[in-house]
Amino acid sequence: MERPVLPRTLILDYYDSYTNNLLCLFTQLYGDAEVLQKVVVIKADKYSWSEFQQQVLPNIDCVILSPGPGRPDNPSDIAFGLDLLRLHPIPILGVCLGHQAIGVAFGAQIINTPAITHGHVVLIKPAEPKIGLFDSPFWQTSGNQDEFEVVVYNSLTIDPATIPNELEVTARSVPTLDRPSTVQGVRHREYPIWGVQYHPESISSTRGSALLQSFLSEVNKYHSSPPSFPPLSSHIISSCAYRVSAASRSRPSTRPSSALPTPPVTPSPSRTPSRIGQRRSGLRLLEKRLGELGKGLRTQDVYESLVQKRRGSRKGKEKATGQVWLDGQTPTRATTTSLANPEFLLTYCLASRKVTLHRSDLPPSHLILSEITFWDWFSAGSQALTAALGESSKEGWRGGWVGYFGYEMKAESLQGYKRPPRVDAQAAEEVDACWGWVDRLTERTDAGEWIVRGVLRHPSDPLNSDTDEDSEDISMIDWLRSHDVTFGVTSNEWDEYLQDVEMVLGSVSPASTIPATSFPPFRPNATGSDYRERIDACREAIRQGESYELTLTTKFSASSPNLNPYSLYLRLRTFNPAYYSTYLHFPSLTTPRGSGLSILSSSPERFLKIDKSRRVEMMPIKGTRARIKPGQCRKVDAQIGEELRTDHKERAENLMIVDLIRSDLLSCCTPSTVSVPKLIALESYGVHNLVTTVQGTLAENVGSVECVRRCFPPGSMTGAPKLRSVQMLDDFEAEKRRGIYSGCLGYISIDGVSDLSVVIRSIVAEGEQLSIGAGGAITWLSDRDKEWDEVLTKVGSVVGKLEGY
Ligand SMILES: C=C(O[C@@H]1C=C(C(=O)O)C=C[C@H]1O)C(=O)O
Ligand SMILES: NC(=O)CC[C@H](N)C(=O)O
Repeated sequence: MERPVLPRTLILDYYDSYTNNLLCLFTQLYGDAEVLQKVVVIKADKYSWSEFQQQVLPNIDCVILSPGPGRPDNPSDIAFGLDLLRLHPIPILGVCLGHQAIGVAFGAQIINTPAITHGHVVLIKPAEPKIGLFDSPFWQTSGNQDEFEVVVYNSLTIDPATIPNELEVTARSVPTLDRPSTVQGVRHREYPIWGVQYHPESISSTRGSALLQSFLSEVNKYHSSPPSFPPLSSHIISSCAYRVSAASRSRPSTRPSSALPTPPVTPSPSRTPSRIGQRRSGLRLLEKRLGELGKGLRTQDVYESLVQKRRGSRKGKEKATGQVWLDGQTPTRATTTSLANPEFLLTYCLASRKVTLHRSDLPPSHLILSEITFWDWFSAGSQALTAALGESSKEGWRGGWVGYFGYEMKAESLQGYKRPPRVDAQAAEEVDACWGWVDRLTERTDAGEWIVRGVLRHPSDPLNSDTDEDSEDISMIDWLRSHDVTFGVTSNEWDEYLQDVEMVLGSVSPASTIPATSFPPFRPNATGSDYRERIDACREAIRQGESYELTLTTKFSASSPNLNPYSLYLRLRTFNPAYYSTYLHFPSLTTPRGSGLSILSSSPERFLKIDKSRRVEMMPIKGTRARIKPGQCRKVDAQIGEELRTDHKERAENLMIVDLIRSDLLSCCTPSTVSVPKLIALESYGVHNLVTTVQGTLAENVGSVECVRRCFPPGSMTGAPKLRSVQMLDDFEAEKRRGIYSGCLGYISIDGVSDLSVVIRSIVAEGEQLSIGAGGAITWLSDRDKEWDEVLTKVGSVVGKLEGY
């Protein structure tokens, strides 16, 4: 059967975290280029009702009302959705919240469903005889079984007793022992309006594209089946939340494109440098493999001789702005280690909007960003650096940025986020993001070989300005150059560094004398009973339909006079070795809690990796169980892992985040490339975890920092829907800030290749103060005591068992 001709489709997004996944249903049927021309996702508050009627309605052929948090009878949740349904000027498909809105628009009541369910697979049966979208040739050919599996995410439902005559129920769920049958589909008897309560776009739903085809064929009929529909006009495309262009097969590099085939990318002024294509290449990647030299040495000893003593620095400057040890370690996945001293640091404070340049030999310099976000400023600057590179990307960290975005950077990454008013003076001293520039580093491969890497500068400094003409803020490149900052080493500096590394590797012999110190006692900042009460508040919000899952967190603290964070890291790296084990030490930074900032991380979770062919991979973790320590029976440990893997509640928690991450990736990747190669796999390191792999290919018009921004903060640390959950957690959590915990950390290579972890299982040292955050996903099925135990398990996996809490 021929698929319907693709009409101009507007998906109205109620700030749900799954809305973009509807695009995947389209790309199962149509090519990316056509989908990107004819289908848009627009935030529900982008237009007023009258603007929508005048500017948008005459230029589209149908609307899909997305899922979303809250209730359809609450005007602030549903915007002009009810007006649109009552006017029904074109065909409308409602999904979940959109489906419930159909009920409300025609007089039904919304009540709590007797089967509050999020992220579970449910069996659906269409009404007999089939009606609405289930009575379509497309539906019939999509499967010969009547019943089909879908995923549901809802606390609310249309009250079946109040469904008016003009609506008709088209499908119900098949009842089970613990879930009575519920309404899963409606249609209007006369108007072109259909709704489904379930989520056809979920990764684990079946027959989603058949449902879409049935709807699109109704849209075709409604418009008298034209031979084709025109593309969307550019003013509608440009009002899209996030625009992506189709991937080009011919340019497998991470370099941003100069030609933007589609209009604006970001909601705020677009920051894609306009003159990238004209730049002369001025930076080059250097590499020297050292073969057998130093192969038998311990990384720790090399770190101490090379990084702590800051060998190979320009003109022998003694004090470094920082020390970096990307110390990936796991027995099962190959990892590399990188050692470096950043040349300078850029930090950002959200409350004061202040960027600070820190160098070892000069006082700090400041810049206040007035109209541009730090993300946009940093993204444009980083793209200009990538553009100055005269070669294609290579795997791994080749120099460029290393550092973190703290969780609070969400205020500038999440569209629609409302900042809580900050009154405390402390906020103006926070370091919400910190990125160090590295143009020479030493890497150790998985096989033990040492490689020296660098970024070479052309003597004529070919870096053009990355200034956006519309912005009043000075660009990153211009500002840094006005402070005499240079990017890349000269060939003399490279030779000096190389000699130094070779000297260190040729002469390190005595083993480190720095002892690994044991962890000081950590105490919870709030009591277990306090945390349990907060769990109740989360569950109540879920009951009300405000969220499907909330990642609630808390903090544990310790203080240690004369703390040597490095000794503590030596203990951590053997106690809880992890894929993203990292030590970042910035002695010159001061936060409100102390002087000197160090991050001691043993995170197992990948936030986002971008490889040289612009493939993005995210690996969210949800589902955690303690392991049985060695010495005890191994079979028991394996059994616990298997129990976790098959646990319905844990699988649902994971699935919810997988659907969220898919939607995040669809905001920056070519839609048809987003896939889930591995769904809910067990990984057992310090604890047992369920891990999913989600991948996609970055769209041509999206750079690496912009990709990170669109996916930030990591969905596994927020819950879903992301925006509403984050806003509620701001109120629910005892701590005012999560800080570095819950953010992301790692490298963004000069060529765009990146690898960032989610900052969990990490100790942050500020002066003498140590803190570690921990939490877990709260769902409707959460048990207070088990959730608190899970928090203690997570902290215990980092600093040893906590007794008495
Ligand atoms: C919140 C934390 O972890 C997150 C929550 C997990 C869970 O609920 O199982 C697992 C990994 C993280 O994404 C933490 O470790 O503090
Ligand atoms: N997924 C959704 O759209 C949920 C709709 C509504 N907030 C509910 O919980 O029922």
